Amino acid sequence: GTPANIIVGSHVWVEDPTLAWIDGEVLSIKNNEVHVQTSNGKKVTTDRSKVFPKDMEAPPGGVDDMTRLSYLHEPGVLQNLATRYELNEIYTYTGSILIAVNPFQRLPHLYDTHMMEQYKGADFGELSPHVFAIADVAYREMINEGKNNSILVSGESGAGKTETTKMLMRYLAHLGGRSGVEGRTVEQQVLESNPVLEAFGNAKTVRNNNSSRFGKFVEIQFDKTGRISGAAIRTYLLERSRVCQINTPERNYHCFYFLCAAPHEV
Ligand SMILES: Nc1ncnc2c1ncn2[C@@H]1O[C@H](COP(=O)(O)OP(=O)(O)OP(=O)(O)O)[C@@H](O)[C@H]1O
Repeated sequence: GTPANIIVGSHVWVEDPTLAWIDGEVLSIKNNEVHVQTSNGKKVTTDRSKVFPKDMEAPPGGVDDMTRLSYLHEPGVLQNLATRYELNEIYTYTGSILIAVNPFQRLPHLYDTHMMEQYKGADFGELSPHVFAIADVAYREMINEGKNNSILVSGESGAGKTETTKMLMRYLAHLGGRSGVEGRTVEQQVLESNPVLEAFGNAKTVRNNNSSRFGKFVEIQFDKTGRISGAAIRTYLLERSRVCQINTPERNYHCFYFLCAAPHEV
């Protein structure tokens, strides 16, 4: 709806063709036309319904749960995510949902054993937003309620679903793993299945160098004590057309290049 609190002098967000949103100050309002002086020195005239109030009291580092934003509109949400991203904070909550912004760089400190130990059993929301916190809640609820639990990872191509899923699996393997078991454990085998599945089902696309061209349902089974007892991976809808038809600069499935690069004796 139309925000009622836009007056001359208000700090606002308006759409920008390149930046998506730009902040500015309202110079004048005539009927439904709002004139805005933007912070990058432009004057913009736009419809009142396309002007959104800017929270001037927002903390400089953003908020780690978006439900705490004064204004839950698109520019407010994006500004918060961008502010946090600048500080390498790639995770943000919206209530119990975790939003991950692809860092496009390795952040090993974020996923090491020390970090896993910190999230183990910590109350949700007590520590910074993290994919481990989501896995921890899912695991704990499963144990406490004795029921199956699911974690849905969604996003556009290249958003980071595959990487996020691997982190979830690593954390669950950490929680439910057995130490001192002879041979390779179930959780090791589950984690080791990733490179094989990716070889046959992932390919370079224009949007992602390691794009999963199939859907995946990973089931990890736990016994009553919370230890991993088994696992199943179901795959869906592999993009089969890619095997015989690819458009440059995209590539075929990784396995073909692995085969060509393999030494002769293999
Ligand atoms: N948490 C992360 N840390 C470091 N790099 C990441 C992370 N998430 C994503 N990336 C980088 O982004 C790339 C694309 O991510 P990913 O393959 O997970 O996307 P996706 O959502 O699964 O895409 P698709 O739908 O095409 O399979 C990864 O290969 C990796 O380089």
